[in-house]
Amino acid sequence: MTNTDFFIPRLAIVGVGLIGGSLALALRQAGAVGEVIGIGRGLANLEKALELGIVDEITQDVVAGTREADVVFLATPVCKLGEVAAAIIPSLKDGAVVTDGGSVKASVIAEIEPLLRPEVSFVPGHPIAGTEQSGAEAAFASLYRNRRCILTPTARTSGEALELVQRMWQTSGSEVVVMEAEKHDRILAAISHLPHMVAYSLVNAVGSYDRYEENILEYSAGGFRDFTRIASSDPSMWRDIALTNPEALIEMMERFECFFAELKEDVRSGKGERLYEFFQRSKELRDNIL
Ligand SMILES: NC(=O)C1=CN([C@@H]2O[C@H](COP(=O)(O)OP(=O)(O)OC[C@H]3O[C@@H](n4cnc5c(N)ncnc54)[C@H](O)[C@@H]3O)[C@@H](O)[C@H]2O)C=CC1
Ligand SMILES: O=C(O)C(=O)Cc1ccc(O)cc1
Repeated sequence: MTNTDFFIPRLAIVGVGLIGGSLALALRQAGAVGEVIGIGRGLANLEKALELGIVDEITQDVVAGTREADVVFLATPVCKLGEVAAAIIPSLKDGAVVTDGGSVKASVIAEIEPLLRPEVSFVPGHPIAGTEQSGAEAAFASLYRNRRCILTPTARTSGEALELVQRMWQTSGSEVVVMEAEKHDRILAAISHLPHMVAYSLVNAVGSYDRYEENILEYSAGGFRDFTRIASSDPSMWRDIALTNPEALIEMMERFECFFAELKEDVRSGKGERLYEFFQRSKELRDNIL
């Protein structure tokens, strides 16, 4: 049943994990998609996607699976996006639209744009929604509801393709924001990539503390668990993000180091008033995003 006038007859999802699988489910639920082809490397994950009704067909052959698609959604780890695009672009049908969900944009554009041919459009994108889980089993239809999706078109992105991808994400429940790739990479370095680096560092710092002969992580209460949930995210995904957005990430890591160093100094010298002001300012900022 179609409850929207937006419709993609044939959608190919390359990488049927949390992000690719959730898009397929959201579009299916909206009645906005005909056939969904799931393409991946791991057969077990593809079979799971088929069993869960995320996709209609599966194949490990990325060229065959995308050849007839109207829209191709690339949802592999960031460092694989260029390789997949290089394999599929020569055989895509004329008028096909390629888009992606990678967490970093400038490096992905630099890799994919030179591979394009005039009949194939590319719309770089990034849904700002996710969890620490991965794989087809982690996918769910409401992941993108009331979330934002950032699109970072370039001078070469066709207006028609941009509009189609915009409508695709709106149909999945997201508010679409359009911005330049460099701005995207800096904002995401601050709001997403830095917090993951801090969470990974915190777990390592505490988990390797060996003054007592026991695993002190077992004493963790709500605060530690809430704060470090994202340290359970897929290590290879975060390796790729760190490798492809180093400049913006380092800038934010240095900014964080400055704040942390100042905080340490105030703790060392017992500056209660400064500590209070720091915590109060932080509380106000945090309370405002709830
Ligand atoms: N996990 C999250 O919360 C978010 C992730 N992203 C981005 O979305 C993309 C996908 O992430 P997830 O869905 O979380 O990962 P995932 O691990 O759940 O899914 C990725 C899928 O791609 C497949 N794959 C890997 N290499 C491949 C290749 N060369 N050809 C075909 N398939 C391949 C894997 O087998 C896996 O099934 C990444 O680029 C990530 O940066 C974006 C927003 C949120
Ligand atoms: O698990 C969480 O809360 C996340 O922060 C998920 C996430 C991971 C990567 C992205 O590029 C966007 C969102």
